[in-house]
Amino acid sequence: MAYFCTQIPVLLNPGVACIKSFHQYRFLHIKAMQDDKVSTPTPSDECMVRVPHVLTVAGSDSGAGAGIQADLKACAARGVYCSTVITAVTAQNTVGVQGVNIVPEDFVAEQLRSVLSDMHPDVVKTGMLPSIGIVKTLCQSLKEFPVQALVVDPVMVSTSGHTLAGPSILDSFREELLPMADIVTPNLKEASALLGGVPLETIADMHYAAKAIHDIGPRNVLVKGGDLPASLDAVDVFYDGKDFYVFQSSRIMTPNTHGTGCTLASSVAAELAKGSQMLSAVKVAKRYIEAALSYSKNIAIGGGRQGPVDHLLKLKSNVQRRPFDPCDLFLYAVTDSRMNKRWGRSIVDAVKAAIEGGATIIQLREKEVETSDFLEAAKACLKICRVHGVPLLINDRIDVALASDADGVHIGQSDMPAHVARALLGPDKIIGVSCKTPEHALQAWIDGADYIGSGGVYPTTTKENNKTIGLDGLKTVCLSSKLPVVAIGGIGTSNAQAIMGLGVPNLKGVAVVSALFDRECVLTETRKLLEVLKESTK
Ligand SMILES: Cc1ncc(COP(=O)(O)OP(=O)(O)O)c(N)n1
Ligand SMILES: Cc1nc(C(=O)O)sc1CCOP(=O)(O)O
Ligand SMILES: [Mg+2]
Repeated sequence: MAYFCTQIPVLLNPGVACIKSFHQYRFLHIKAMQDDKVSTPTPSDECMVRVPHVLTVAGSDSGAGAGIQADLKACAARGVYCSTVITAVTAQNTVGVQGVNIVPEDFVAEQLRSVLSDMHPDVVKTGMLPSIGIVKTLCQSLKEFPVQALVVDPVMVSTSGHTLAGPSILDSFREELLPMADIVTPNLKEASALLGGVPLETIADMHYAAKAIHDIGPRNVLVKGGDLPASLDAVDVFYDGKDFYVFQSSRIMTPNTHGTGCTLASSVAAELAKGSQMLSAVKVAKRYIEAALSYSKNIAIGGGRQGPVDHLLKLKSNVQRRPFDPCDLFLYAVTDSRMNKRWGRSIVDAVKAAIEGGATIIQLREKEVETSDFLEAAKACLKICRVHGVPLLINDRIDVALASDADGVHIGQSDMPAHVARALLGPDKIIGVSCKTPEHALQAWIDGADYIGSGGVYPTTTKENNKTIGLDGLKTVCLSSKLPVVAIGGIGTSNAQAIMGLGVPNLKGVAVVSALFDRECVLTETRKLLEVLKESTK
């Protein structure tokens, strides 16, 4: 039996009108199984889980900062599925709106029917509704296919000043759409327009507006004060019909604010779709938009005055990072806090010297430092590594790698499993795995590692109780490995040539701790090793 949860109410309890959330679905699913009302699902049936779903009914922004595109990105960032009904197509960029083409009303109706009748979104969020007919069509569709919540962002004027829904729409907003809304999120200009043009200039005015708009019919109102004059702080006023809540935070200084309204409303919708109460949905959405604004600082997209926010909080990290190249493994410097302490140098100074000497990748292997010190050191080292284009990996500590935004991690057989590390770090970060056998190497490949470290090639005192696999063991692992390999364990200028001379193409370099860092001058030792390695590849 197919076990799609949109069918659950019918299968389990014909009286239940809709399943409100994934958690309720799981509860009903388990309960029904206990009650023996449904047959035990097969493993593939069990995988069918309902995901929170927002439908956005809005206009397309070709510049992709606002509108449908912002809604899709905000929902994706918040882990919620987003379907789309397009009401208008705008020609738009960071300068302004160059053109608007309204989608015919009956085709908006057709899109609504397609999505609502089949996909049963939890929440509908509206943006640009450019004609009275489209507003009426939407209200009609929502009566036919009710959803858990309706979030109305009453888009009227673009941030560049272009009218996106004229004053003629206001009556249908007031009479039909707002009374159906669970929350409406006007900015000051939109709140003023909804209230017949009253001037709104102070926080007291925002309280008045929130109450007056609430009287029109929506269950909750969020008046956004981004445009408040003479106010340094960003202040929003939320009213739930009983209490007022003022959200006040310092203004984030960025020119890239295009799409903040759409993004905030869709993230409120996303939180509601996950099952949040309204107030906590607004709180979480505000935290998210603050992060998106903060990440957008210094981003250059387009030549206009106002670029898009960084919806996925990722744009800058990809500019700074280059993809992993197996040749990076050539001279792999692995730090050691005890050795640095012994020689009276900081981690940062050790890394600087290794890079200056020619290290091609750095691993911070700091077994004894406090987490906060490790994080600070990682951030400081990352700055230096980025300047020199040298990847920085963190030994063992996925948390420190994530918090510092390092380029990746190196993990061993008794650390976090590589497939879990991959799931936590995402597809871009570099993951190296220690492998002593062909079986380890195969598993590292399956788990999504980028390279393997293989050793101990020679005995070492740096790592306790480490098994030595010798040159033969290294060669066996290299020949079986689908991934590039770096050799480790007891390696220095005296034996690096023998390793590189093995002549296996996927052996890309040597990883070294004591021969670089348990010495007086890291710079000199790194230079010497680099010369040996270069010589061995001639
Ligand atoms: C490049 C490289 N190879 C192997 C190791 C060893 O990792 P692991 O087995 O997890 O041992 P610890 O370094 O954590 O003691 C490595 N660090 N780097
Ligand atoms: C950290 C580490 N891992 C090893 C392994 O065999 O996986 S050997 C090792 C220590 C390497 O230090 P040195 O260069 O001072 O011998
Ligand atoms: Mg480890």
